[in-house]
Amino acid sequence: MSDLTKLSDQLLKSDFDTIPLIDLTDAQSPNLEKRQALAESIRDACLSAGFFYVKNHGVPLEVVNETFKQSHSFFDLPSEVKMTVDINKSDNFRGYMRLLTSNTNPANKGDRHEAFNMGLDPLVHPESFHQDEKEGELKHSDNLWPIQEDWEGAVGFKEAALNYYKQVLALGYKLFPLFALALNLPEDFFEAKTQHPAAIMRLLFYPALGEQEVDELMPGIGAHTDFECFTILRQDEVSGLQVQNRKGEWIDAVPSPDTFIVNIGDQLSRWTNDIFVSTRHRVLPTIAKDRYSIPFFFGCDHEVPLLPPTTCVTEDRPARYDVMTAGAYVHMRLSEIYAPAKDQ
Ligand SMILES: O=C(O)CCC(=O)C(=O)O
Ligand SMILES: [Fe+2]
Repeated sequence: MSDLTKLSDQLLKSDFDTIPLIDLTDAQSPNLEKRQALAESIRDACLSAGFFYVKNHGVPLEVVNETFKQSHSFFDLPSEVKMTVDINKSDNFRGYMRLLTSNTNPANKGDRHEAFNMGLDPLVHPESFHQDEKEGELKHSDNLWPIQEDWEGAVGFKEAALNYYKQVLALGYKLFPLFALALNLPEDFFEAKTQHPAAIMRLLFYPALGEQEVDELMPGIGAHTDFECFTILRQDEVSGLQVQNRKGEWIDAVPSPDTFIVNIGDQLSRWTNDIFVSTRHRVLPTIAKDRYSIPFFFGCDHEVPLLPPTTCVTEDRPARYDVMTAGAYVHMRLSEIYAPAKDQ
């Protein structure tokens, strides 16, 4: 068994200038050696770039295409229809966000995208809605769905978004055992900790600038790290996403057909005592073509303490963070980012 802390120090010294592509065919193979080999390639990616593409992930292409189609239709709607599900009508960060209402990097003026946020839906996971929730922690709540009277496409939109959510949630559940193996932990390490996952999905729309001048302080999305355990991102065919390596260079995460990008978020980085790295990334403003993407942020259950496993803490690498629950941690981070939106 490899010593993770040593391997981590070693890989951190070497930099990355490409984002690896990992084939998930063996993710649920009955052969442990195959799962182990796959977990090792995931481990190297998580210790180095913190980002990787996945292919043969099991999410049907039709589901992805339909969701992008619905996303186009939603963002094409007149503003007053989108505002029927405005984020200010939710006490839990759900719903529509206008252009520039989020500001991922406080050094900027705002992010040049519109968004629709949703989480675990009571229709799909009714059992998650009877959990005890504490003040100042993240909670599950209803999503904000447009209604038929305001938009005749409302039903199709909701159906597609829920279907996509279900499929990508299943992909996330396929990844957790591999992350556990990668951390020299039992494969079911995360199982009991992801029964009511704080999984937030966002439909994002980056309108093309066209003739307008680029304002550096209004990027598509400012440089940031994600804050759940990991993100499963689908982008359309328009480039714009960039990932920063340790030299500070921005590497293009070019769209690649029928792949998702998986990247480590701060929750998992913190939980693994910085063995897994959450890497800064950003989206440039798009000039000629509109861009659409769908990040899906997968965290663990709100009440789980982010206590680093023994494989990630040694005498030379003592625990680096105070232990807090996943829910308290994500709530703290979300409040920082979305506070500007709630004020307008
Ligand atoms: O749109 C993208 O490609 C990336 C979005 C992103 O980084 C985020 O929402 O955290
Ligand atoms: Fe991100």
